[in-house]
Amino acid sequence: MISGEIWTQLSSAITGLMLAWVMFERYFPYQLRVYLEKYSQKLTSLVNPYIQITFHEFTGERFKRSEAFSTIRSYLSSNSSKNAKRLKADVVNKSQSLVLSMDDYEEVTDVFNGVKVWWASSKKAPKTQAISFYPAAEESRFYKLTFHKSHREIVTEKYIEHVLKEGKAIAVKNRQRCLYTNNPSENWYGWKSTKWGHVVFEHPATFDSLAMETKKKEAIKKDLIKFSKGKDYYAKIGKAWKRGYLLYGPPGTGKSTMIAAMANFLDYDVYDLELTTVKDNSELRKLLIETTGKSIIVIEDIDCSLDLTGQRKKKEKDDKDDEADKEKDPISKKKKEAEEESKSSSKVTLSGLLNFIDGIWSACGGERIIVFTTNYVDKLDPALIRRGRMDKHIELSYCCFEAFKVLAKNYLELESHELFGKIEELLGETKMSPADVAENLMPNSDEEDEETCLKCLIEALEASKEEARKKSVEEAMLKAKKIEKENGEASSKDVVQEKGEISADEVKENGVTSSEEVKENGVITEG
Ligand SMILES: Nc1ncnc2c1ncn2[C@@H]1O[C@H](COP(=O)(O)OP(=O)(O)OP(=O)(O)O)[C@@H](O)[C@H]1O
Repeated sequence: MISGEIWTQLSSAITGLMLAWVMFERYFPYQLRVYLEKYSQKLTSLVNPYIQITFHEFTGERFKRSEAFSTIRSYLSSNSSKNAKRLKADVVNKSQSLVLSMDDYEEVTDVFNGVKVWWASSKKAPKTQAISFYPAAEESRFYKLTFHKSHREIVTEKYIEHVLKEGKAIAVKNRQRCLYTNNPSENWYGWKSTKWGHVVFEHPATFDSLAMETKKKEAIKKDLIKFSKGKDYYAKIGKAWKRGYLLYGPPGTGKSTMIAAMANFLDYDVYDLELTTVKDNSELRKLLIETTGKSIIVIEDIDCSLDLTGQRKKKEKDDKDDEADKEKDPISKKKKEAEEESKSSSKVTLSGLLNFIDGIWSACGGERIIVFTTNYVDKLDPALIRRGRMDKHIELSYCCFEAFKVLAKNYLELESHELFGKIEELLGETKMSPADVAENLMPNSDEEDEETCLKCLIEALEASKEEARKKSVEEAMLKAKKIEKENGEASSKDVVQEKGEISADEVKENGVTSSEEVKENGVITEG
C-alpha cells in the first residue's frame, strides 16, 4: 500500500520534471539557455574545489600532433603500468622491450612532492558536419589532469615541467624509428584522402656498408652532422631548419640504400612520400605538416612522380600565348587564367611543391631533410633542384674499385685477394652498378667459396664488357650505314673516316675494321 503511494508520487514528480524541461526547451530562447548553462557551470566551479587541465592530441588546425600530448603519454606509460587496470601494449626497439600505456577512458593517480593528482584519458568523436568540401575530422584523444585548487601553484609551475622532462627522457629511451608511407584511405563520409601509415624502420644499411668512395662518404657524413647540430645557426640566419638532397644516378647504384644509411646515421624517421597518390596541393600541405621533426622526407623518382616538368613547360608556353592574346583581348586572357588555375588546383603542381619545400616548415619547428631521387637528372625542372632548395647534389654512379672493396668486405669478408687486380682492371673498362656487383658476390650455395664468387664476378664483368663493345659496334655501324646511304657507293669504313663522324681510332676501338667483319660477327644482320 505504502510502496504504491511512493510509486504514484515518484511518477508524478518525473512527469512534472519532464514537463518543466519541455517548457524550458520550448519557451526559453536559445541565447538565454546558453547563458544559464554557462553560469550554472561557473557556479559549480565555485563550489567544486578541483581544477582540470586538458591536453589535446591535435593543436591548431587539427593537422599538427601536440608534442605535449605525446610526452605526457610517455610519462604516463611508466605510471600506468603500475596503477591502471586497462592497458595498451606496444613492442619497441626491435622487439626488445614492451611498453605499456593507459587505455582510453582509464584513470591513474600520481603523487608529486606529497601532492596527489589524477590523470584520465579520453577521446572525442568528430562532430557530425554538414556536407563540406573539407575532409571530415577524425576522433581525437586527450588527457585530463585534475588536482585540488590549493595545489595550483605547485602543479602548474613544477609538476607539469617535471612530467614533460620525464616524458621526454622516457620517449628517447623507447624511441622506435618509423618508416611512414602515405596510403589512400576513406573516412566515415566516403571522403577519399591519403594518410600516413607506418611500420617500424629496421633497414640495416649504414655508411660503412655503403659502396662508395670514402672521400665522398665522409663529406656527406660531415654535412649531415653539421646540419643536425645546426639549430642555433638556422635560427640565427632566420631560415627553416631543413636541408635538401638530390640523389641521382642509374638504377641500382644505391640511392635508396643511401637514404636508409642517412636515417640510421642521424637516428631519424623516414617519410616516403608517394606523390602520385596525393590528390592536390592542399592534401600535400596536410601530409607535410603532419611530418615530425628529426625526419627525412623522401620523394623517389621525382621525374616519374608527376609531370612537374611538363606542367611547367606547358605553363611557360601558355604564358607566351597569353602575352600575344593580351594585346588583342585582355578579358579572354583573364578567363583563360581562371580556367588554368581551377584545373591545376585539382592536382599537385610544381609551384605547390616548391612552396612547401621553401616555406612551410618554417612554422613547424624541428629539423627535416628532404630527399629527391632520380635516374634522369637532366629531365628535372631547374627550379626544382636549384641550390637553396636542393642544397646538395650527390651523384651515385657505377661501381668503382673502391666501392667494390666495400662490397667484397661486406659480402665475402675479404680485404684483398689475387683476383682483385683483374677486377680493378675490368671495373675501369666497363659500367656495372653496385647492385649487380653485389648480386655476383653473393654465394649461391654453401659450397661456393670467395674465389668462386670473385670468378663469377669476373665472368659477369667480361660479359658486360663484351656486350658494351658489341653495342658500340652496332651503333658505329648504324651511323656508317646512314652515311653510306647518303653518299652512294663508298664503303662504310671510308665514309666513316672521311666524314669524321667517327675517328679512325674510334673505329679501331670499336672493332669496326670492315662492315663484312661486323656482319660475320653477327652484330648486324642483313636488312
Ligand atoms: N652503393 C651501394 N652500396 C651497397 N649496396 C648497394 C649499393 N647500390 C646498390 N646496392 C645494393 O643493391 C640493391 C638495390 O639498390 P638501391 O635500391 O639502393 O638502388 P637505387 O639506386 O635506389 O635503384 P633505383 O634507381 O632503381 O631505385 C640494394 O638493396 C643494395 O643491396
